[in-house]
Amino acid sequence: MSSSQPNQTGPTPPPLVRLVEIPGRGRALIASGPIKPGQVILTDSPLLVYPSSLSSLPSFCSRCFRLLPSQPLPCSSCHVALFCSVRCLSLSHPPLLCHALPSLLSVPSSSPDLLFLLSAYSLPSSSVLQLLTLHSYSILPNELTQTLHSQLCSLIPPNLIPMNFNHETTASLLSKEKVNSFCLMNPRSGTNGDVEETGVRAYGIYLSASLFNHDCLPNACRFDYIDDPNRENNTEFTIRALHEIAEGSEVCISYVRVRRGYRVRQRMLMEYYGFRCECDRCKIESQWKENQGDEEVGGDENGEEEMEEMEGEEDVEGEMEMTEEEDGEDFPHQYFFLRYVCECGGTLAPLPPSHGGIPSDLMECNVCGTVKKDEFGSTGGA
Ligand SMILES: C[S@@+](CC[C@H](N)C(=O)[O-])C[C@H]1O[C@@H](n2cnc3c(N)ncnc32)[C@H](O)[C@@H]1O
Repeated sequence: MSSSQPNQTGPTPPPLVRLVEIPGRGRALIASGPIKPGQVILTDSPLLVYPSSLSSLPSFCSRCFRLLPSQPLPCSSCHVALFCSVRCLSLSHPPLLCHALPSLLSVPSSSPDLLFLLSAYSLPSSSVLQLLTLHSYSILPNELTQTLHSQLCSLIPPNLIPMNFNHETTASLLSKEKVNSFCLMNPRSGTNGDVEETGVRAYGIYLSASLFNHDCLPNACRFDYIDDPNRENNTEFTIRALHEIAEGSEVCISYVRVRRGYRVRQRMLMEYYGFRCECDRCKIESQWKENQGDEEVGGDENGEEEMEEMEGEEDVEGEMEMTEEEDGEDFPHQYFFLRYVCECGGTLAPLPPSHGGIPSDLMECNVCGTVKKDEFGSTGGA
């Protein structure tokens, strides 16, 4: 791997990995020593969590984004946001968002980007600067960012105008959000085991987690436990190793659901993250008959897919269907699917190793939460 030391401004890498610069991939995290299957590589708290849409407000606490109880507490200022507890009510929600919500509700078609911008501009200016250190690729400002900025100007009263509030910062914030937001999904399973409607309840910006690059056969994946009543920091998430990772190897997550077919993955990665994936799996799948030629493959465009959102989706359009050609030699990653992909489409990673460092033989799904025995044993890589 050719690499150089990156500029050390911006988020700090967690201790099991170190930050390098890889030509064509930007900043990247590589293992600073061997990492065990299931080992927690990163625990990260969000810089910012914001609602995915106005329609998510009646279902989730505007502070911690847990599902609301039957008698939620309304915000005494905007009367729109709801909170799950006295604690969340007292911590409240972003002041600029609070001020704007009643006006936004009167125009239900308002862009969800305004929810992000109002939340981001409510952060202390040092946090806004941190957000601006994240990677982006879009060519902005443009007409759309100008329209959004004008809408913000009409929503923010003169006495609440934040520092650095201008069109360029608005455009920059939007470009960072596009590449770096993680989805916090609605619950996947009902209490009776039925699969309930899924979707994004909120988005989060996590500074350190944003340093992980993508691979279509990842060696790590993200777990969140947002509705866990026993976690005080329920929006914190962890990134765990799927299998052993050798010192010096890059640690990657998948930005899209791993079951997606080649063309859909390439389209989504280009559209949302601005790069063409040239991982080992893509090199093999680009040679498959159905992936040759120029015609577009239909899929699952809903215009909302962002980092790992796909892992919570229900639809299977654009997913791989194995043909005879792809079975066996032409499909060397079949093992990955058998061992690390859950029936629900989520990714399976071992539970963390014991304190003595012994890898667990239980695998947990990062979408449906199922924990099951690892039928392939507890050691070794994919
Ligand atoms: C969330 S950031 C990851 C960290 C980023 N490399 C940085 O320098 O901060 C996502 C961006 O990283 C780059 N990236 C991630 N995975 C990549 C890959 N497999 N190949 C090329 N570029 C990649 C793309 O520019 C993408 O928009």
